[in-house]
Amino acid sequence: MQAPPVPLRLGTRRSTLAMSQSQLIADEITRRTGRAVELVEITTYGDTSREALAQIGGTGVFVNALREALLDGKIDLAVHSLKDLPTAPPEGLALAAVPPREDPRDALVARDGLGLAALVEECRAAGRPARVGTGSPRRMAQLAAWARDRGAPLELVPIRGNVDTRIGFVTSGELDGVILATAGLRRIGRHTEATELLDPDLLLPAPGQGALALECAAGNGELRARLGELDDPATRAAVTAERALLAALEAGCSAPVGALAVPAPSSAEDTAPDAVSDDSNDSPARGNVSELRLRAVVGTVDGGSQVQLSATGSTADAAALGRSLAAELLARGAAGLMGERVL
Ligand SMILES: NCc1[nH]cc(CCC(=O)O)c1CC(=O)O
Repeated sequence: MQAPPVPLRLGTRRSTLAMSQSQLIADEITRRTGRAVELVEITTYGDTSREALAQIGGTGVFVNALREALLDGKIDLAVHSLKDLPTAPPEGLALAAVPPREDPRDALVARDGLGLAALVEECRAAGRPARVGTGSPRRMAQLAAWARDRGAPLELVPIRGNVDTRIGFVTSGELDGVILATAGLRRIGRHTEATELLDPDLLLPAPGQGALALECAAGNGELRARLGELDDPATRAAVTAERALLAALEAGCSAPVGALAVPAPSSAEDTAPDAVSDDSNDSPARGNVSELRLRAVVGTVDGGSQVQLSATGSTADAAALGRSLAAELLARGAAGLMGERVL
C-alpha cells in the first residue's frame, strides 16, 4: 500500500526517557516503512505534579494526556512504558505493538561502584545503615524483605523525580544508592552508571518493566498493521501474563507487586503451578518458546511479610497463566498484604 507523504505524528512526554524511547521507535518505523515520523510533545499531569506518584493514586497518570491526544486525532501514535499503562484496555485505542523487551531488571546506582551487599556491609562497618532511595512500594517491599532476611542495616528513602534527579542524590552524597529500571538507563545511554543489575530472585521487576507499548486509534487499520510489524510475540506473551496477573490482583502500577515471565527452561517437565523454586533461568535465548514461567511477589512495604510464587503455562494462553497465579497469590493472602501498604 502506498504510504501518504505526511509524517506520522508520535506524541511523547518531554522527559529525557520518554523522548529517547519515542525517538528509538520513530527511527525504527522510518527504517522499516520509509515513513517520516515527527515527535509531538504532550505535557501530562504526571510531569507537572510534585506529589509522590503513589499519592496521586490512579494508575496511568503519565498516559492519559497521550491517550486524549490520540482520541482527539492530534497525534497518530504514542509510545508508552508498558509498566505505566493501566491494565484496563482503553476504549477506541489499540495496543498495536509490543517491541522486543529491554532488560527487565532493576538496577542499583551506588557510590564507589558498590553492589548492594557490599554497600550494606561497608555501611554496617561504619556503624550506620545504607541509605538507598526509591519511591516504589514494590522495590521497597522486596528490598526491605531482603534486608530483614540477612539482618542487613538498610534505610529506604522515598524519592521521586527523573533519572537525573535520582542519580543526583548519589552524586551529591545525600544517598548511598538509588534503584532505577535498567531499561530506562539503557535507553538514555546511562546504563554504565549502574553498579549492580539486581537479580529477579532478589527484586522482581514491575509487570511490563523494560517493555514499550505502541498505541494508536483502534479504527486506523492501516497504521495498526504497519505498527504491528514492530511487535515481538515473545515479549507480548510475557507481558500479557504479567499484566493479567496484575489485573486479577486488582492492583495498580504503584502496588507492591513484582512479576516476571520468561520462556520456560526447555527441560521443564511440570506445567502445574508450583511453589517458588530457586532455579533462575532468566535467559530468553535458552527458553522454551511454547511455555512461559511466571514468577510473582506481593509484600508489605516494610518487608515484614510477602508471598512469592511461580507457575509454568502455555505461551498461547499467557493471560490464563497470569490469572491462575494471581488466584493462587490471593488464596495465600496477597490481598491483605497489598491492603497494608503504608504510603
Ligand atoms: N516509573 C517510571 C518509569 N516508567 C518506566 C521506567 C523505565 C523504563 C521501563 O521500565 O521500561 C521508569 C523509570 C524507573 O522505574 O526507573
